[in-house]
Amino acid sequence: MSNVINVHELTRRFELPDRDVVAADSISFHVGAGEVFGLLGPNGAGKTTSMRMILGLLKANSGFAEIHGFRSDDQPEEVKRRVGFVSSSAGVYQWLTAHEMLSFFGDVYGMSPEDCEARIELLSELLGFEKFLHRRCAGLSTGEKQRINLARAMIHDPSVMIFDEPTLGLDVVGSQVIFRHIDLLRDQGKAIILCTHRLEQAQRVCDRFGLLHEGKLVLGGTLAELQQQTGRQDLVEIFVDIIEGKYSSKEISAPEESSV
Ligand SMILES: Nc1ncnc2c1ncn2[C@@H]1O[C@H](COP(=O)(O)OP(=O)(O)OP(=O)(O)O)[C@@H](O)[C@H]1O
Repeated sequence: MSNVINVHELTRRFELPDRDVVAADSISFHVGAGEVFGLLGPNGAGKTTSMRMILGLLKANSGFAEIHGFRSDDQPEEVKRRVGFVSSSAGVYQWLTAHEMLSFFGDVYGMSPEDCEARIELLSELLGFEKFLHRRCAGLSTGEKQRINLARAMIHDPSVMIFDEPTLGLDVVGSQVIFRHIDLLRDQGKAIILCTHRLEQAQRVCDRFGLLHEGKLVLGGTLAELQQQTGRQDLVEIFVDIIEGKYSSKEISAPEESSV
């Protein structure tokens, strides 16, 4: 499988008045087309910092990330064109309807009005928001807004999707909509990074994992590989071990054709 996302020794330090924090410490991994990579870790592990660097929103101290061969530090516009980013903190435009907001973003990505309209129709059907397509976003529930956010991130049909806590604040049904959609995107051949604290869903939906702790990737691989490495059955148990400091840092090895 050829790699769509390549992250190579990505490092970022923050200088605080009393100390330095290494939020990402030489992080390396890859994600191929049709693969969901779970970048998981406890609070403060460095997930958001890593994703911001991959998206070209934050400069690395060293190392780099590439999307389809475009480096996010050198060619952030090429990267943004190919990536859809969904986070729990992204807001909707309260004064616009969902349709107006999606049309606006389609225009930003240079889509023709006809293509954009067809895409909105498809996405509203897929994500089940036809009913509130013409309602102002201000009046929508958290779950309804998140469906619109997901559609916004996908309006330009990017080949890479990055999800940062996409189900925060959503109920079981709302979360299922998002996770089912991640399954669908994988089937369409997208390369996907998922950061979430919902470990059971992550365990079900992700093909491979990178487990972060204090800025370092301490474990990596498929669930079967993680089980073999740790002797634990599920991610919750592995997480508890990580938080208790059981594992030292280890870089995820380069891809092999036979691996996942
Ligand atoms: N702008 C910043 N200035 C200083 N320190 C920062 C900054 N951004 C992140 N950090 C620190 O870097 C570390 C990693 O933070 P990051 O937000 O990447 O973690 P996370 O894994 O996304 O956590 P969470 O699951 O809580 O969202 C934390 O110690 C955090 O306090």
